[in-house]
Amino acid sequence: MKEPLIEVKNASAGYGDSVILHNINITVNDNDFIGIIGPNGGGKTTLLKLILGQISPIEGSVINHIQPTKLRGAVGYLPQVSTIDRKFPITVIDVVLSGLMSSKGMRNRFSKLEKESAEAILRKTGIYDYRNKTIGELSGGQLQRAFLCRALISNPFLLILDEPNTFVDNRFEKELYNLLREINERMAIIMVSHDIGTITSYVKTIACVNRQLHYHNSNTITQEQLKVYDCPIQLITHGQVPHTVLKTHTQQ
Ligand SMILES: Nc1ncnc2c1ncn2[C@@H]1O[C@H](COP(=O)(O)OP(=O)(O)OP(=O)(O)O)[C@@H](O)[C@H]1O
Repeated sequence: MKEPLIEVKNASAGYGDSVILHNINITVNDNDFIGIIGPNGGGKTTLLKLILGQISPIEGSVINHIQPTKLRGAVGYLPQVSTIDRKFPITVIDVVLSGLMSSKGMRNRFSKLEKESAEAILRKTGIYDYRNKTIGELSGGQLQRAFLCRALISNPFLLILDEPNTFVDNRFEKELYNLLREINERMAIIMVSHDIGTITSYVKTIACVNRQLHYHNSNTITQEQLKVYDCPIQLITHGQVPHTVLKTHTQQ
């Protein structure tokens, strides 16, 4: 039976006087792999912040049922790379280990086992050789991988990824999605992406966010559905793989 991890009920959310999201209802269950699509400024990141508890609902509720354990963190979060301060003087390995702090409080000592798991995950994502570099020395794709390792290190119950493929190259992108598919066997995943073509091949369900949330109970998106939800797309060809991209929505 599916266990609910997070329940968002009739929630509205925003910043100050500005209400961005209206009447949001979504339950995130264990083993879910939810893809979130929508136009720029539609409120995708705001929805993630609401689910993460970084902002409180103005109306309605967000109930977090996750009980972290010694072996598992609650939520791992990969923010948009553009929000990361690359001037912060921290090495890649320390970024990854900092992913253990939220579950165990601030600390600067980590066990041998924890360091070994950090190294193993850096190997898996192909950036082990950069472990002692500072984050300012990394490319966008390498930085994204370092923060992905940070999100994964606590073996969380829920992994939240905000556009994880913005800077990664084609080869790692495929590896990334295969990795996500593998880890989805033991944790739920919510992933924001503009790459609908790829997202539909990997996620189990799709949510479209444009100030409101439209939850498609499948991983296919048809032109009909997008019309109903005022979520128009344009089909383009990118290399040999057809991709779909969002055009700007009209406001609702
Ligand atoms: N910290 C903030 N304070 C005030 N307004 C904000 C803040 N963060 C986002 N907004 C506004 O909220 C709206 C939704 O932003 P959000 O980042 O959630 O959209 P998004 O769908 O993730 O967009 P994108 O695809 O461009 O990342 C935008 O109009 C944005 O300007």
